[in-house]
Amino acid sequence: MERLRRTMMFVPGANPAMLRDAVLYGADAIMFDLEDAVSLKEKDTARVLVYSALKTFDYSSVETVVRVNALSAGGRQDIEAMVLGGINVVRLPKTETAQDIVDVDEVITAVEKKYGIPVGTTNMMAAIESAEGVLNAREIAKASPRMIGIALGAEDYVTSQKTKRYADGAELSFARNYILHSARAAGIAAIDTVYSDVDNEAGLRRETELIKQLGFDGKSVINPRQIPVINGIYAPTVEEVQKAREVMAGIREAEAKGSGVIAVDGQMVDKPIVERAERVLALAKATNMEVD
Ligand SMILES: CC(C)(COP(=O)(O)OP(=O)(O)OC[C@H]1O[C@@H](n2cnc3c(N)ncnc32)[C@H](O)[C@@H]1OP(=O)(O)O)[C@@H](O)C(=O)NCCC(=O)NCCSC(=O)C[C@@](O)(CC(=O)O)C(=O)O
Ligand SMILES: [Mg+2]
Repeated sequence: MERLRRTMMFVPGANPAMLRDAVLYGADAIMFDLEDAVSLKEKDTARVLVYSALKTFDYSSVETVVRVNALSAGGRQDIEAMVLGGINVVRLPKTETAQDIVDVDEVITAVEKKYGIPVGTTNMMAAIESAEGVLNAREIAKASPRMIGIALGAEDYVTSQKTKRYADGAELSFARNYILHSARAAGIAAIDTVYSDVDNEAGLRRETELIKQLGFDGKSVINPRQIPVINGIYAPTVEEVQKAREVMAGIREAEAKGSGVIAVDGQMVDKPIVERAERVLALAKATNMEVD
């Protein structure tokens, strides 16, 4: 089973209390932010704070991600400190082209070599937040072997599209679908955008149901209260687990009889349905549900 990335929580890099407690809330990934959640005058402080958090606190139960600044705006220093701190993933915001990824990859490689870290240890992901970025998503997703995912950054995206976010998400439909297809074609994760209205749980639920239906791996998150809602929606239901077990039992029986296709509860079961059942059981196991 691939790594779970249902919830990636942004943690503002200049906030020591949030850096300390971030691991307690059950997010699959913690995303330290050195970019837009940090004011210009706090950029250096945030870099030092996140570096010392990485060296001090035990984040071993989660994937650590850092959103760095553009290379032209302190990103080189960000990358050096974070790679030295042992970050798992560097997230480049506002990615426009595959060349942006190649450039960051080269900086990471130089830092890994400088400190004797095996080249390739540090993964990368890209946030796509503009029309140019969306249209280049396919090349961005394949631009480096370090790439583990691409994400939509909807607040910047809708602004650049001269619109705003609406409850039904129609304004994000093309970007979501294109980013998702680009990620799947490259064999990497697709991460949906933040839901900014932190007190609107019903709205978060609606949006998460939609992006799960489309096929996204999960969402970026800005507040701990959003984590159980999203993780819960991604957890398979007891009925789905039961059905998956029936499918697996049925296919084992069919294989024993030399047949590849069977019916379970009157529904045809063949290879893609078996694959989906395997994924449901793996997801259930990964979320500590009883599957046996
Ligand atoms: C929203 C709010 C102010 C609400 O505050 P509230 O005070 O009402 O929160 P409460 O619920 O009361 O907090 C209860 C307890 O949790 C603690 N706690 C809260 N949030 C925590 C957290 N994130 N990490 C750890 N701890 C946390 C808090 O310290 C308290 O701890 P304690 O006092 O001990 O009980 C707060 O959450 C917050 O600042 N969020 C982060 C915002 C942020 O990062 N924005 C940038 C990323 S988006 C972006 O840039 C757009 C994008 O680029 C996105 C893309 O690219 O995807 C695009 O274009 O779309
Ligand atoms: Mg943004």
